[in-house]
Amino acid sequence: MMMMGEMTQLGSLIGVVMFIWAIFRQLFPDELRRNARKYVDKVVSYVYPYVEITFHEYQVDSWFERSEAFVAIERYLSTNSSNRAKKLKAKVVKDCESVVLSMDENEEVTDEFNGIQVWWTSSKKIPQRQALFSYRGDEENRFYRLICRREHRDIITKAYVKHVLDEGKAIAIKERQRKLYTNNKSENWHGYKKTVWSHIIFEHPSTFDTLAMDPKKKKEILNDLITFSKSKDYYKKVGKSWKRGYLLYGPPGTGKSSMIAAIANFLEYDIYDLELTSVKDNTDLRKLLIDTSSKSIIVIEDIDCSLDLTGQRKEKKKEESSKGDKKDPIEKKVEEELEDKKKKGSEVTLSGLLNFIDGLWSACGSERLIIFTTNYVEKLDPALIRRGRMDKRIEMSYCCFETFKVLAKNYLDLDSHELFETISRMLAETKMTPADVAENLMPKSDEENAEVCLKNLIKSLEEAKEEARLKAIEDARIKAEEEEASKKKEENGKKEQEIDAKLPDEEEEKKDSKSGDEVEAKENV
Ligand SMILES: Nc1ncnc2c1ncn2[C@@H]1O[C@H](COP(=O)(O)OP(=O)(O)OP(=O)(O)O)[C@@H](O)[C@H]1O
Ligand SMILES: [Mg+2]
Repeated sequence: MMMMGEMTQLGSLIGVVMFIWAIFRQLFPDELRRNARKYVDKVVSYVYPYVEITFHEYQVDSWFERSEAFVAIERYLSTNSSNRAKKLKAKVVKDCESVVLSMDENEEVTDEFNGIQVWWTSSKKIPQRQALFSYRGDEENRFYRLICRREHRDIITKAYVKHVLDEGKAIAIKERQRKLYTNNKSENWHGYKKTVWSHIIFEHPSTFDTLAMDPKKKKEILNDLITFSKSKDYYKKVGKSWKRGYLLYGPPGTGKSSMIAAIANFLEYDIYDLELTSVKDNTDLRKLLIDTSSKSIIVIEDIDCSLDLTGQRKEKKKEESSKGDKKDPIEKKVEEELEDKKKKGSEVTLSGLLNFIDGLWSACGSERLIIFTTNYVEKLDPALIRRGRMDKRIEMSYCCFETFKVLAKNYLDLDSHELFETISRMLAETKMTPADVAENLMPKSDEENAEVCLKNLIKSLEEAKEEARLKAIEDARIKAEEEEASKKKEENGKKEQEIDAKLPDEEEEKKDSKSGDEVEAKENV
């Protein structure tokens, strides 16, 4: 009963409100209200000596993407306003390691540019009607308002706003958590999320300080990276897109992946680790490229194993198959292709990959490194690694004494030791990867001091030397056997040729004698 009464009251209240609203609209039609507003604004603008610019958090045409300008201003004001604004908002970033402060709502701060003072206010607008469905957590539309005197309008709208956006973007890049992306399988792109890349926070500890390699080579790479990162205008001037290709090659465990992580940490770039075998075809490869951001490294590890992109391998396959059964070549090719497809599930071709690296689409986005790694540089198709595509080739090799010194410093905090001389001599004689050297230098228990670790390394080097000696003997034996076998084969081949060469004479003799008999027979007849 109670509820029924309330409902009737509410109904009559709504009726009254609707009635008043209808009368109000009749008295003040839209046109009139708009005109009145225009004149009021005009009068105000004559007497109001300021200009106001508003930057909304969300653009009208984008309901779930924050405006880049708003984010940049937020970052700029967070460093420039934190001393002056009294109410601040805190945001925790990088695993609770640091706190980013920004101006709270309804706060005002001042800033100065070329001796001109400006004011910033932060506010939010709460819409009167609540949306039924929203991508965002809340429906408040936050905005920053920049206020300056009317006579400074030009300089503020042009130079100052650009300065704020540039500075804010730079701060945001410094503060952002860098990401390590990997591509999702092409067939999973069409689900609810439709993302082509997945990511985690990139936190690899490798740096150029911990990377063991010849210091001269390291310096050269660092200089190359610094030059690249500062060459935006240069690339524009020479008409090249702002990207650079690196090829890292060398045996397993020589630090290729560590180098990539060190580069990413040095330049503060994101990494896109591209798994080519999960990419369906060249079109999907292009989609992945378009979806990468600037200031990033696109990595294709073990490019020689990723796909059948290596010219030599194909030749080898062809050779092998030509020795085999005598099938129709077209039939065989179709079979081969089907087999490849089954194995790899990918139709990315060499030309697709070349287009990915330096085709027209590769110019979208900028400031990007493309890095390939391989254990077998000689297997790669020359087209893939020619200069211009792979601008810099870096060989990561077995551990030399210079490399060892960096590892000894990092792992044992040693600059010199009496055992260094022995190690230097042994490293010159024996091939050992930095990964193996590092493993030996790592103390396995509290009792293992630096000297024990160095002795462990010497022992491993001796073992490796002995292993290499035995392997060399075994290799020589196999080689000798192979040579012997091929010699025998050659001799047999020669013999067969000689027999073949004799055969026609005998046959001819037979023929001759046959024809002689025939003549005799005819004569007799
Ligand atoms: N040059 C190096 N400097 C410092 N550490 C190294 C170096 N090379 C190897 N290591 C150590 O060995 C481990 C393996 O190295 P990494 O993964 O970088 O080798 P890789 O060349 O990428 O090998 P693969 O060809 O098998 O991918 C690293 O985690 C690192 O600890
Ligand atoms: Mg690797």
